[in-house]
Amino acid sequence: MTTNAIPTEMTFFARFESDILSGKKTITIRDESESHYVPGTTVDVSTYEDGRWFCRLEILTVEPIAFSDLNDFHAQQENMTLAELKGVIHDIYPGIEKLYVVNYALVN
Ligand SMILES: CC(=O)Nc1ccn([C@@H]2O[C@H](CO)[C@@H](O)[C@H]2O)c(=O)n1
Repeated sequence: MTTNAIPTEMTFFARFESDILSGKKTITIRDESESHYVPGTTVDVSTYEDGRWFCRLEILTVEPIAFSDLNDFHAQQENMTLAELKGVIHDIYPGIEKLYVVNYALVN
């Protein structure tokens, strides 16, 4: 039997840092490999490009979502239009239908 550790770190593309820190972006959408965050735990957040730490986030919920079920409410929580959000996700996770919405809150 193997056990999987609870993740304690998360990365974001640096271009999203300001929206996260200002509270405009309150979810992220990830694939199965990044779906193992645990509600109630806190993660250290750094930029994907250079690993620079910029905040801590508390994981609030992790819920499955199909790409085809993404809607304007998800886009609003990403501070994007739905077309922009679908484009971003298509670029990061091409062809992946089974995704997860991770809702988080900034930890001060
Ligand atoms: C390795 C790594 O950092 N991966 C990711 C994956 C996703 N995202 C962002 O989450 C939202 C939905 O996918 C969009 O805002 C994405 O751009 C991100 O910033 N970084």
